[in-house]
Amino acid sequence: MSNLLSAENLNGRLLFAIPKKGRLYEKCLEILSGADVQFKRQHRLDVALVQNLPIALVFLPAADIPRFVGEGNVDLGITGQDMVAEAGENVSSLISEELQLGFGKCSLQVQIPDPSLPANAQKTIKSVEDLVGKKIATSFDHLAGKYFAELDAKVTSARQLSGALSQGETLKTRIEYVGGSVEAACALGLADGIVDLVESGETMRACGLTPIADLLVSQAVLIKSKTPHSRSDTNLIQLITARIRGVIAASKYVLCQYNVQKKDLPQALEITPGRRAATVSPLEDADWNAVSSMVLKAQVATIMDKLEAIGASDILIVGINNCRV
Ligand SMILES: Nc1ncnc2c1ncn2[C@@H]1O[C@H](COP(=O)(O)OP(=O)(O)OP(=O)(O)O)[C@@H](O)[C@H]1O
Ligand SMILES: O=P(O)(O)OC[C@H]1O[C@H](OP(=O)(O)OP(=O)(O)O)[C@H](O)[C@@H]1O
Repeated sequence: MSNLLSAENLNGRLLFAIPKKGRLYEKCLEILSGADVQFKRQHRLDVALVQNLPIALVFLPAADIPRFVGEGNVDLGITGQDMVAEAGENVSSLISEELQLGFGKCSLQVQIPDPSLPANAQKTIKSVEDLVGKKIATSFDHLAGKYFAELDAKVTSARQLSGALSQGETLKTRIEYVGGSVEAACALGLADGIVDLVESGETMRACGLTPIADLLVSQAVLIKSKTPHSRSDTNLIQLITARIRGVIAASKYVLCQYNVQKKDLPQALEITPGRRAATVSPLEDADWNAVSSMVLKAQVATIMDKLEAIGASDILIVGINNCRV
């Protein structure tokens, strides 16, 4: 079978959009591998036919995935919540968020040259209100436009009321679209402030910027079209969603196993209640139970401290390769 993009090859296949590059790409490949979605992506081809399932992966820019999913050109997709919001109400209302994937976590913030830095001592902008009527650079022109349009209206009416503006005068913040390296815009004199994504804050600090407002927080999500195409196989969508949910849960949880005296069991189960319930088994010693429970990886150290403090012993933490929960 040829792997070339043709209607014939895609016929009968579920179309699943994956970011073709960038911050989400590697994590998406890990998830597909964990979900046993087997494929080979040929050089220069943005479509890969899955070998063991009737699925075709379509590699697209993360920003385009909400529109393709919303309009039903593809059935499923992975992208950021920020991209769904940026695509606007007309698109986001056609999409349902199936799963939050726990990676690609970031915030969309308004940033300005940090006024506490000596280099910016002359700058008068300290708040978002100070940016009204000025210039903003961003790749998120829809969200930034919406945010500043509301702020423009608020500040205009406040200044009209105070007499700082006449009734006919209005303030309008200019939103300049830039495709990348937004953080350089203020230093280059292109803008007075920016709206950009922040994760660790390293890029922002390296550019002498500081945040003054949050527009949204985002993470990668699995999205589905609300109006499925006739090609869409609901059972296959459910199967893929369940597999990906299992891969995500396995990366977040570990199995905590320990022995505890029966008298201390109620306390122990408060510490490790499990996702549905902990598994409690009898031991040869009638005064003791063995407990097995899924716990969040991020809480393991605290949970072990607490179990030890109530007298639990033989506490083991076991990694989970994959799961269905
Ligand atoms: N610093 C970050 N940390 C975590 N997630 C991020 C970060 N930057 C972006 N993301 C997430 O990844 C998505 C894609 O961003 P990315 O910058 O990789 O896009 P791209 O434009 O497709 O790639 P590139 O920047 O390579 O052109 C964003 O919409 C956001 O959800
Ligand atoms: O807070 P940090 O951890 O430093 O991450 C934030 C940076 O990451 C993103 O850009 P990316 O590096 O993906 O490249 P881009 O500017 O080309 O979009 C974002 O636009 C910031 O520049």
